[in-house]
Amino acid sequence: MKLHDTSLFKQQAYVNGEWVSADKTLPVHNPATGNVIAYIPMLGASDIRTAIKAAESAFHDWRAKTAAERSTLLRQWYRLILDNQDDLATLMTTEQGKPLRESKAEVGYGASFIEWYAEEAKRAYGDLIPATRSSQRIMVTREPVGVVAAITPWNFPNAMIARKVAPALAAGCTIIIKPSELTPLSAFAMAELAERAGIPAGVINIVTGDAKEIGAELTSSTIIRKLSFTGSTAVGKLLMKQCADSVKKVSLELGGNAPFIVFDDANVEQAIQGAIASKYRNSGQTCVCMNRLFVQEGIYDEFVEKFAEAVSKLTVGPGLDGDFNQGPLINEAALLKTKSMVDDALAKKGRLLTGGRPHSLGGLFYEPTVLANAAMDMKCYQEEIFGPVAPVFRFHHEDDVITMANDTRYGLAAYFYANDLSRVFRVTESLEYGMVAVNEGVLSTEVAPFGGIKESGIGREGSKYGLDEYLEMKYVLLGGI
Ligand SMILES: NC(=O)c1ccc[n+]([C@@H]2O[C@H](COP(=O)([O-])OP(=O)(O)OC[C@H]3O[C@@H](n4cnc5c(N)ncnc54)[C@H](O)[C@@H]3O)[C@@H](O)[C@H]2O)c1
Ligand SMILES: O=C[C@H](O)CS(=O)(=O)O
Repeated sequence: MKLHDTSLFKQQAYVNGEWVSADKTLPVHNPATGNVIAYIPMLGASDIRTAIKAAESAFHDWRAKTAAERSTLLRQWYRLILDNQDDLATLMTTEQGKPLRESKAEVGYGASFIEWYAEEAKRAYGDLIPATRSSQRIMVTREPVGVVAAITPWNFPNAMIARKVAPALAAGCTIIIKPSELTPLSAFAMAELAERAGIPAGVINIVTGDAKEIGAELTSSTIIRKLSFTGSTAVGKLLMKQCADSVKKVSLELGGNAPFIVFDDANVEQAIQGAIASKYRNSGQTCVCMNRLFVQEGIYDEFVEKFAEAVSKLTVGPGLDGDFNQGPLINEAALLKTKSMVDDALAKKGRLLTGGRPHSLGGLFYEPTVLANAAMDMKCYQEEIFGPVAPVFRFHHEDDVITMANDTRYGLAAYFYANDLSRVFRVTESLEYGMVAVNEGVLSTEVAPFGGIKESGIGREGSKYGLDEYLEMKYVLLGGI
């Protein structure tokens, strides 16, 4: 791995400002080559409790800093991340596989949350409320929740951490992060830069090891007052149950099943570009990517032909070896799931327009795929594909497609292309999703509230709302005045 600053390549956990090893280790693989690139520590339950204690000890002084002091440290961290953007991107592509261009973009996206909450730290406003008695005064103050646990996924190994750590620290909380065991190197490098920025020991802690064992420690600890989880709906439900015994606040960013609807009055070329941007980013391994493409009858044939033609031109290769459009899938399980989705659709009369098989590069590479004549009885209609496969469904009437779009337990992101203003308002208001993009294929930004409804999650990340997830409200009544 070619880094300008090799000290950013860490193979140790980060607890209370110290880099920590363990007798037992876990290998980390490069999905483009299958090679082992690192070994990370398998911390035990006692190590996790040490990290929790470290975060608890650091909380008192961290919350006592002024918002401006916390803001200054966050901004310094932001600057160091951007100064080391290339190395952070190399680490990410090596452990996760996405093209280097996407990794650089993700580092910038993650940093944008740190910059945003460096500012929001100063806006944790309270209230003065007119009392019902002249002898009383009523205040509402906002206080940090306390020690936070964060568990994050492999698909965006930098941004999903930044999206939690930034508001948590801005609010005055301290945090223990368990990154995915598949992509821990980005987290370690972020911690190294946080330390260089002057963020005190114990404020940020990174732990690695057996996910189930660490999760049990984090969710059962009464010191930890909040869990922020990003990952699959199944694991999110499990962790939410585990948090119930100690009534922790939870933020859950879970799975998706995004509809992408193209109406007759859409700009077809724009819709094609938006569909490609939405579907094939990170090889389709994205929670908000298009999962079901619905095209209205009047433009269906034209759309699928042009869309498949454009998809067939997408390039596939190792993210560090060239500016490819798509890298490998994360692991063998992801490859098998993608294959099963395609096989199921073809067995149910789906029509293959391009791709539909593992790439000639072998390994974990899979061809960008388009399937026409997709139907509601296919797996890809109800399940999150999480691979580079676009099933195209045909629809006739607006009401029909709204029914199909909402026919899912998920409610994260939805997209549609249309130009009729009345339709834009009708459809926006009818879609049961936390986020709706109109005539755009990518909606993620630090300034807007990111999150879902139904089984896609609880709470929001980013925007002014994201800070609330790490604050408690205190009502103060002053009498005898
Ligand atoms: N809504 C969002 O913002 C968002 C963002 C990224 C990914 N996701 C979702 O995440 C999923 C893909 O990520 P993934 O494969 O890493 O998900 P995952 O749920 O398998 O793992 C997520 C994290 O949870 C940990 N984990 C797994 N089992 C655990 C357990 N029993 N106890 C404690 N921790 C446990 C993993 O080690 C990892 O760190 C997809 O469903 C995707 O939609 C959602
Ligand atoms: O996979 C889920 C991420 O939240 C995607 S994004 O980077 O926020 O668009």
